[in-house]
Amino acid sequence: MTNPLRVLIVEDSEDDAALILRELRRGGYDLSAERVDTSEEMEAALQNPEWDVVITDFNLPRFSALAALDLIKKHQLDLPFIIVSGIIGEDIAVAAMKAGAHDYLKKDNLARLVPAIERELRECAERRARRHAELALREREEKYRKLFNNIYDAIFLNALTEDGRMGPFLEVNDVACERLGYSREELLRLHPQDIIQEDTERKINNITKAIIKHGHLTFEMTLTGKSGDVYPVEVSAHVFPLGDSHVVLSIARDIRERKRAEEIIWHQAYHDALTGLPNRLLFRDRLEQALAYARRHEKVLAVMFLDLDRFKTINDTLGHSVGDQLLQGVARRLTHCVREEDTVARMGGDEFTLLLPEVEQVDDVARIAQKLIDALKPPFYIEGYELYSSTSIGIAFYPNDGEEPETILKNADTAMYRAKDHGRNNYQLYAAEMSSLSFERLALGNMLRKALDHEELLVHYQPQLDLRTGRIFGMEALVRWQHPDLGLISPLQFISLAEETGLISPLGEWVMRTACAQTKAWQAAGLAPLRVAVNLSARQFKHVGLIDTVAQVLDDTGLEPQYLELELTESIVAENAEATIATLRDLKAMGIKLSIDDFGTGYSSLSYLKRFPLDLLKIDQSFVHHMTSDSDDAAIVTAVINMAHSLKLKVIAEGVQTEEQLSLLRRQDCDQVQGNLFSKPIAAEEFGQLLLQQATNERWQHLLRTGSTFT
Ligand SMILES: Nc1nc2c(ncn2[C@@H]2O[C@H](COP(=O)(O)O[C@H]3[C@@H](O)[C@H](n4cnc5c(=O)[nH]c(N)nc54)O[C@@H]3COP(=O)(O)O)[C@@H](O)[C@H]2O)c(=O)[nH]1
Repeated sequence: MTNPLRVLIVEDSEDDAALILRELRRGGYDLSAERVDTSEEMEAALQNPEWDVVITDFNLPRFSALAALDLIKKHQLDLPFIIVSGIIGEDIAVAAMKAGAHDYLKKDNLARLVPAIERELRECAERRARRHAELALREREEKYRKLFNNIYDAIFLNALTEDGRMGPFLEVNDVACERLGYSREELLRLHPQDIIQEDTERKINNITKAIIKHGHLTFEMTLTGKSGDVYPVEVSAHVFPLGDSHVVLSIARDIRERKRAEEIIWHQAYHDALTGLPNRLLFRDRLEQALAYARRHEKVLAVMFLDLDRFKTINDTLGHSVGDQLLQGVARRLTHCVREEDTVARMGGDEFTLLLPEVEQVDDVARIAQKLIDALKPPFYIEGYELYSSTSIGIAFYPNDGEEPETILKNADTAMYRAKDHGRNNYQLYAAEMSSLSFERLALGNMLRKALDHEELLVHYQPQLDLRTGRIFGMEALVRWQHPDLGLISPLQFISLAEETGLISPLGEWVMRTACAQTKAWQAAGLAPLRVAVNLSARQFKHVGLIDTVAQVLDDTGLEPQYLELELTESIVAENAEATIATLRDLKAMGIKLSIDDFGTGYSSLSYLKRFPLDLLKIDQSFVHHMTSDSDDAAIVTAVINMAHSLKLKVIAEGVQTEEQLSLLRRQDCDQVQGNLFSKPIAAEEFGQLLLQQATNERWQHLLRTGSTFT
């Protein structure tokens, strides 16, 4: 097997050249060779660059090995270059090797020629392969660099620190430098947090954690350039290993255009095209946000509903163009009357709304309403007309007039119609009593609303005793408010407020439910069945869902109706309306006991009582307190007891505090008693203990039997 070898021999002696070729053939090469001995001939030979090896004499008459080497370099050829010379000094040979020759041999020792050529061919092939690889790598690098720098997006490469934090920039592309206005060197000296607008270390750490967790992450952020310009970007970040550590590659796409387009679309969707004011959708959104804030921070907010008076006449008689300009003028004046944090919106047509997200005083809102009315007083000059406009304003408050956006808006709208009815060009509050309700009461109302949700309310129980048997036959359920800061608040302080704010219905239902569930629990624990008396306020009584609520509570708690007594105020029965009687009959038909509380203080008269399906009269404690010292009060107590008995009603005396009161009541044939003489209202647990002890409570037994204590 012979190997082809193309040899360029630089030699003036034909014989020496032949010797060399013979040696090579002997070494197994299939030769194609050319001999040159001048620079010109070599230059011509090198036009064909297919040589495998150059074998050269050192000194030729008109040429030399070093000159041949220069030509090889000039042509940028990497060829094994072997000097075969007669006499060559060591120093010359070293100089030739330094100049680029690969080996040198003596002509009289050609045995080394073939191994030298084989070695040099191998090394040359390796050199060429390496060069190719390096070239290919450089080309690839160049290609990627071009890509890296010419891509439309900014690219950042960051090191990840060992504890998983974003390290400094390792690499940035030209686009990143251009966009941010930094040179590459400047940017490489910065840390990501220097160019992120929303920078907080925590935020960057959180993003980094998410990138590490998922391997990649796409998110939006805003970058800040050297000049302070900001631009929003959508970043697509990937983490990957590089060398011994990990790096994050972030591609940040400029989304300024998209954001601008989004803003325009958003503005169009949420603003009224004619006036530029927020439209119904945006108003609703802001109202929801303001409500959430008010709920969280126990604040009061106000909504105004404005309708221009007689706008239609202007529109119909002077045309839409004038009408439109008037609406624009009105919008401008309204906007000037309020603060930046308030929202003026156009709901459509000639209707505007106003949101005052944080109200300090009811009076403040009234003042703003008057300011709006006054702002519209000066004439508008439109297309040569002098036009006068006015508005009717309805005002509703959170939480008093509703907790949901629809309710508040609806109530503000209702109040606006009331303003129209009052002759236009004025404002009206939805709840008339609001105008007299102090801000402190409003705030307390708000706290009470939360108290219901936060389980700050409690029910205490005060025993009611049968004067004949001496036993506890029932108890009155009395609500308490355990405020986290203010301590135990008396119902005297919050029941009327609950009535004014409409909270009495949910509060009353809660008390009824709790009391019925507790009574049932005592029954289930094996105690003798007791009747629980629950107070029903006038407003609660008028609530349309009362019957359903009571039925539902009994159903849910499992308490039989005869164990529930509802204590009604005199004001309820005094109304004597057909609806009242119907409700009482429905309750009675369910099997519930009905009593009149605080009897004697109000308007009750015998004729009313006859018409109502009642079971019990509760003599007001003011008479009981004074019956031993005031003969009039004693006479009233006697009259009430006699009258009740003649109507087949039982009588309970409340507020019994002394033994004298007790013995007088006994003498007057009172049926039942309740008061601090026996027990103050107490918590359910304590009341449970009291029930267990009643058989052994000799003091009570004695008291009830004899009307006096032990001596
Ligand atoms: N609609 C609802 N009204 C309720 C509810 N819970 C209570 N109330 C009404 O609040 C008023 C004040 O009640 P409270 O402070 O609980 O006072 C009751 C008793 O503690 C008190 N009492 C009873 N015995 C004595 C006594 O011997 N001396 C004395 N000084 N006070 C005594 O009387 C109140 C009982 O009131 P009444 O209902 O009239 O029997 C009060 O008007 C409650 O009705 C509720 O859940 N809903």
